[in-house]
Amino acid sequence: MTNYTKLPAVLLLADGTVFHGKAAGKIGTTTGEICYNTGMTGYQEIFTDPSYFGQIMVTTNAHIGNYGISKEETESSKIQIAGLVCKNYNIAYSRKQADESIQDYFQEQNITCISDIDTRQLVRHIRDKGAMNAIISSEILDVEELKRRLAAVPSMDGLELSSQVSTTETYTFGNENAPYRVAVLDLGVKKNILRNFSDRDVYAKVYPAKTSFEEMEKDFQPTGYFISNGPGDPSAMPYAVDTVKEILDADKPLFGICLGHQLLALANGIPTKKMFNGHRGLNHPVKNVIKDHCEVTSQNHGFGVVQDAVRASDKVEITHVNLNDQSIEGIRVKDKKAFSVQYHPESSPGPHDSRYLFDDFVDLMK
Ligand SMILES: NC(=O)CC[C@H](N)C(=O)O
Repeated sequence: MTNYTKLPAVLLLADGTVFHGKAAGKIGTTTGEICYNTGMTGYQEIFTDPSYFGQIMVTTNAHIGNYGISKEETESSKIQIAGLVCKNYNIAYSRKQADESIQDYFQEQNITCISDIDTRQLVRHIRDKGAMNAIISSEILDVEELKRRLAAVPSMDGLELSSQVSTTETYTFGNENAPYRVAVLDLGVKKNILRNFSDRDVYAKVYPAKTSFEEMEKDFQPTGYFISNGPGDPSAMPYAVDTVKEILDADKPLFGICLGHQLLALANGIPTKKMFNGHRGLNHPVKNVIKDHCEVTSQNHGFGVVQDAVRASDKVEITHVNLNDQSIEGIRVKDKKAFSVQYHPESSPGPHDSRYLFDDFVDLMK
């Protein structure tokens, strides 16, 4: 099936910068906010992470596709990124566990990509200029026409996307006789979060993004609540902030990851903001200020909680801080059984330093 034409393709950034490369994936046109991930492995986990919905991903590892695609290594049922920008797009692979090539995968799922881009130059450009929208095309090479199309793409700032990736039906995960029951508010949940729950004797029931606290409470009688990761701008999700407030008012155990962390902050009156450039990679150092230790963490976020507001809050305390830029990486709510982290303790792929947070959540439910 592999049909890798290497026809010419264009990448245009919203600031007018043009890169020329080769067509990969589906021949077509795609748009989204451009971002980069510095992880050296785990490209498939990145492609299928629902938090990346609506984003064009630049991979900084020079080789992508070289260990193939395995059906086991997905974080959701499909590719979630809007497009891929890479240097070497390797359609050949030799790993025994792989099921198909990267080209077959992107083609099957109709995702347009561009290869043979100087990703070091591109990433330096985005790093200096900040997050912006972009368009990739292997069917339209006229830059003026691409500019017109790109101008119509909405900004990520203010965009609600969780309802587009959340499950439409409830489903369960794990052993139904397990001692702990967690209601998962699915804003774009990664599968590895559910695996981490079931590994710890937690039975999870996953609910659509707009399910109310009352519905979950009646339907499942959960021991605790989990607010998931997900795409888009947390400040555009008042429905989820209300749900979090209700969980807090009822004093139920609550754990939030990434988008879930931002929503816990919002529910406590702490605003969020769009970052100049997000944190996306596998080696971000974070200090746990309670335990006084450092964790190497997996990250993927383009928004953050406003630091000064967290520091001034009398409702929450800081548990984790980023050692690169001092941004807030974790909070817990005073006098409640609720905590959250901005990074990804389920970390698929690794590192596994922060998995203890799932144990902490189980302890809170005991
Ligand atoms: N991984 C996530 O949950 C991302 C949260 C949010 N969409 C952000 O970009 O900051």
